[in-house]
Amino acid sequence: MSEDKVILKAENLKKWFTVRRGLFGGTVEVKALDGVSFELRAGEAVSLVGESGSGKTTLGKTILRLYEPTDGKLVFKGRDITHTPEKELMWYKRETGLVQQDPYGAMPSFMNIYRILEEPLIIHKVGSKEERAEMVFKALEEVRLTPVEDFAYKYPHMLSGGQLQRVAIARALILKPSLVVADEPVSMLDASVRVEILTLMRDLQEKRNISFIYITHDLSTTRYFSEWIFIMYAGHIVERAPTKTLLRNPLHPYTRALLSAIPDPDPENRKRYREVPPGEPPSLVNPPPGCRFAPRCPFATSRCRSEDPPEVEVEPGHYVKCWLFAGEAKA
Ligand SMILES: Nc1ncnc2c1ncn2[C@@H]1O[C@H](COP(=O)(O)OP(=O)(O)OP(=O)(O)O)[C@@H](O)[C@H]1O
Repeated sequence: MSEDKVILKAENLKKWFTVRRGLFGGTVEVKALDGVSFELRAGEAVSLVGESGSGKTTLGKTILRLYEPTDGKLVFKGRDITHTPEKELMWYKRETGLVQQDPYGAMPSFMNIYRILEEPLIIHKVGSKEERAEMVFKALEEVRLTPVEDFAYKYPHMLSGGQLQRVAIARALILKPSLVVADEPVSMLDASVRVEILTLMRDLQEKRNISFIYITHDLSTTRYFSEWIFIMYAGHIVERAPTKTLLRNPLHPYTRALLSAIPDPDPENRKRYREVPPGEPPSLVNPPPGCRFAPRCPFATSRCRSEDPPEVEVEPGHYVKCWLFAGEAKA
């Protein structure tokens, strides 16, 4: 894939939160995102997978510049936006969109759907009143909330979770962004509508050539909805690869453990992915030296416990951050 398709580049990106310990205690740093590097290409979807607390939401919000990075570099379409002040980021807000997990929490309950969809257009001074009305109705049609007049004047509480998530998708796309983050967009919805919503997002993403970051706990849906998978563990991306490559050839012991949770019809695979390591993710205030997965890893050596592994490219586009694949640890 050519370099000119790259729209977003993260280099050693970090986001640490300063939190107070107790009433009279000092402060500590929660290293929620602790040095991740990757590229995102135009029109491609990435699934960001990892267990709770691994830093997925923090990465999504840092990418959207809802958080300012603590360190590292973030470049969008060739412009360094790492520390650009909020008031100079209006153009970036227009280029990006967010779909959150809880559609009810994400919508102002006092606005009707028409107003909710018109608001981003007003904020960004897009179109006349009539043109905006056309855009709002078209957006409702695109997310298949039809007849549009039936939905436009309802309030959020009058819609089902699935219908409201369609509104959230319409709102995220109404400014025609080139990058959208969807943070667990279906995990709070009824199982019966999840695939419908994911398929709708995928269709719109492909049709509009949007780059998409799909945050999920669920590896089993990723093969249908993304070109790439990034696996996060304790603030790091421990493995990233094209979706098919990663599912065919998972290398990091943590990825293999996650895949063991997917029911696999192939009995060979069922045997292969048995070794789910017990234990908890490490503290992000005092992460262990060396590889953060070492305390849970069945293959950990003394080096893994003392030195942070480099990220190596083991086959084209397939990166893994593990001493098992960095050469010397094999000995
Ligand atoms: N605003 C904040 N202030 C302090 N700590 C935070 C803040 N936001 C997140 N964290 C901490 O950063 C770590 C990563 O959180 P994050 O929400 O990014 O993980 P996640 O992988 O998205 O988890 P989940 O799947 O549960 O949403 C957690 O330890 C969390 O408690």
